[in-house]
Amino acid sequence: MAHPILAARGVAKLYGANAARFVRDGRFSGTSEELAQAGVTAAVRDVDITIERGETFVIMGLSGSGKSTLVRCLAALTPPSAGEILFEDKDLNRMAEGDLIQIRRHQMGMVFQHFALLPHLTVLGNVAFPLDVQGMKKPEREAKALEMIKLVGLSGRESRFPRELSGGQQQRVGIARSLAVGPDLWFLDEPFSALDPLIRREMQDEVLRLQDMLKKTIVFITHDFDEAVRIADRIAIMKDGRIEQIGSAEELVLRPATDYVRAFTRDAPRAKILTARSIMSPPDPAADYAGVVGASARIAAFARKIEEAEKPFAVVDEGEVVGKVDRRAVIDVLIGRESADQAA
Ligand SMILES: Nc1ncnc2c1ncn2[C@@H]1O[C@H](COP(=O)(O)OP(=O)(O)OP(=O)(O)O)[C@@H](O)[C@H]1O
Repeated sequence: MAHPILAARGVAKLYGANAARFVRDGRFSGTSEELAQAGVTAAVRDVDITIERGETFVIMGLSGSGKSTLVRCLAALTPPSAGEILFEDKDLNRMAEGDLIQIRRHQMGMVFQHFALLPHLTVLGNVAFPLDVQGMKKPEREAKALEMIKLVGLSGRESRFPRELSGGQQQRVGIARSLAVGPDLWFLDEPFSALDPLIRREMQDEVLRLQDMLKKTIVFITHDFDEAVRIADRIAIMKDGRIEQIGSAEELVLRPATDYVRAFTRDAPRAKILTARSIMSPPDPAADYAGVVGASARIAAFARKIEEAEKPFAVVDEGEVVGKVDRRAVIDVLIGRESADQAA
């Protein structure tokens, strides 16, 4: 069986004057208000997740729900109060400090919203910086840094200083810097929230492109469901330090595990999330179809041609007709009308 690259088992992180006593007694239950009255903030609790190699795992939740704290625990920047973080099956908090530093320097990369480029270093200097920390020789680290600068589309700007770059370009430098060490695991904590929508979309494309090329495992925090839908394989939704549900965007929208997830995904862009398979009805052997769509095609990709056709389309999976979709089913999704199945 494949080994996950990263797993959290029963992870909790408590803050406050009485946190140590609550951790000792294993008291992680209670509402946030009850805990606050007892002088405890449960930033993260009862978290069990398994992140597979090569996947893009997105963490979502409202402000204060614990996303950053969880990612800091996963990246071994903050020790959890309880539970284990397993990196390639090894508990990060039980290993020798030197081993942990090696993993953080060589196998993990991080990009934060405030990515803190070093103002007195050029683009080249900033990107080469973590390699310098690793002890790499100058010609070697500059060659590597130039390669990363090219990768993020900043060739020609190597000798500029951060203040001479736009916000989007600075963010690209942050990305190049975090990729320079060739991390297996790449953590991005709301990396694009300070950027305007157009640049943000460009940067999302950039992450998708890099992911496709470099096959990193990505843990990505965002507030934005559209962003999550674009990049995620799976999404975890957090509330009050706990994970409410983990699933693909489609699973969360179609089968929300809690009222909270239902409310959280209510305004999600359904046409970009749901596939033909999720809205099809049984095939009709006698039907005269106007065309075919793939079972895993997103509705947004084929809505127009179905809307314009008089007859239904056949839904095909591996060459077989597995259902049909008609104009009505597509319009239901586009206008947010629940079908009988989904309302049930
Ligand atoms: N060092 C700390 N000391 C005390 N409380 C903390 C600390 N770090 C985080 N918290 C608390 O833990 C909770 C979760 O915070 P966290 O920053 O993880 O949330 P978040 O979901 O990332 O929020 P945001 O989206 O606003 O960044 C909050 O109530 C926060 O005030």
